[in-house]
Amino acid sequence: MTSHVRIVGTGLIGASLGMALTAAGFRVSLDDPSPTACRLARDLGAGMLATQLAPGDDPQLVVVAAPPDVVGAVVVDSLRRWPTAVVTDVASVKQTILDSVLASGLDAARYVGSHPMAGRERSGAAAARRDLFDGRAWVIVPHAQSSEEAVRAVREIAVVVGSAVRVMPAREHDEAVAAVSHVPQVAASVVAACLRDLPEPAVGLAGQGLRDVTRIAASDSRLWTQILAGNAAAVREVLVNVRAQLDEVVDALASLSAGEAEGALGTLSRLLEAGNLGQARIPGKHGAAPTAYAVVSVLVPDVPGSLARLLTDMGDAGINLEDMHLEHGLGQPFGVAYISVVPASAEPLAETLTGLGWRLHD
Ligand SMILES: NC(=O)c1ccc[n+]([C@@H]2O[C@H](COP(=O)([O-])OP(=O)(O)OC[C@H]3O[C@@H](n4cnc5c(N)ncnc54)[C@H](O)[C@@H]3O)[C@@H](O)[C@H]2O)c1
Ligand SMILES: O=C(O)C(=O)C[C@]1(C(=O)O)C=C[C@@H](O)C=C1
Repeated sequence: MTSHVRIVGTGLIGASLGMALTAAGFRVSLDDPSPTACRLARDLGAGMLATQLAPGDDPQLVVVAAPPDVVGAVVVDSLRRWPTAVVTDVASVKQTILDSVLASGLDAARYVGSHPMAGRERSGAAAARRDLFDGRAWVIVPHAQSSEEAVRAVREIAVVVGSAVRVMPAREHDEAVAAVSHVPQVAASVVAACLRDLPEPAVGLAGQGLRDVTRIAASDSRLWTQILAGNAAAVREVLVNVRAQLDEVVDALASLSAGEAEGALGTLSRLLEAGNLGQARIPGKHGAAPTAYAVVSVLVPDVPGSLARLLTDMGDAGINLEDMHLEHGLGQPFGVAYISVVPASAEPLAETLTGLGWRLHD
């Protein structure tokens, strides 16, 4: 059993992990070249400062949560510095890090890569969340030389923070995340970039669709430049496919606008239906089969405490919230809360809320 975990890099992911492990009873020590980042993580409950440990108080497990372009070097340095510890990292691309470890000539048995499929569009410890990893996939990336003990130590922390473990070789992982994480980031950024020069009245019409598609366009450009560069070949391959499909849409729209429409509607419809099929494959919580939740839409007055009151009313009625998003009315004194619940709870929830004076939105 691991008891002392060292986290190297105390930004969003490092601090979130420190908070979750500390809450689960692990001793967590924190290290970061930025003393402010380290102290902030400490203040948020992510662990204690490594600088305050007694000499010889060494970790059994080191988790490197630094920016992708330095992770290989920091992992190698950690293997050297703690000659008996298991070392892992949480970087978004795995093959380049494994290559650095193998090229170092050090004991690669103690290294196993990993990647929590959880994050946010914000960076730094201030954005950290203790429950960030809860219900998310956590990929463990063993290699030919990694020891069972190393894999077990990483699995232990992934499970403790509530993640569903997936095991995958580095190359396969990198190809998978190109499609499920890296290209979605490019797509969001491209769509959002098109808004940059849009006149204000047009941007002002933005609704939930645009917000859903562009949330991650707010991500840290330095982090994502490194991720895309580190997985260039795999991301390019997926994007070539995206480009071919976009070209089909562009051609179909061109023939529709020129009045030569034969086949064009079929092209558009096939693409949209293929999107339905792909979207329906996205797994639910803990990697379970996608769950079709029922959505109850509630008008929420734009006054302090309204949303809290709504959630309290739901809790009092014993109905579990699966997901929620809030849409702000354009210049309206209310917003709409879209509340996802398991289908069997939708009717009781609607009745309870109506009985308590809430107005439902069709
Ligand atoms: N952001 C996400 O959504 C997400 C999700 C999963 C995994 N990851 C991976 O987690 C890692 C950290 O990402 P983040 O979002 O927490 O970034 P972040 O910018 O929030 O934090 C990175 C931290 O690393 C520190 N750092 C910089 N150079 C360092 C070095 N040489 N040694 C040690 N620490 C150093 C920085 O001071 C900073 O505190 C990345 O490798 C990223 O690929 C990110
Ligand atoms: O939710 C988000 O904000 C994320 O982008 C998280 C996300 C992802 O694509 O799912 C982003 C990069 C990481 O390597 C892992 C997780």
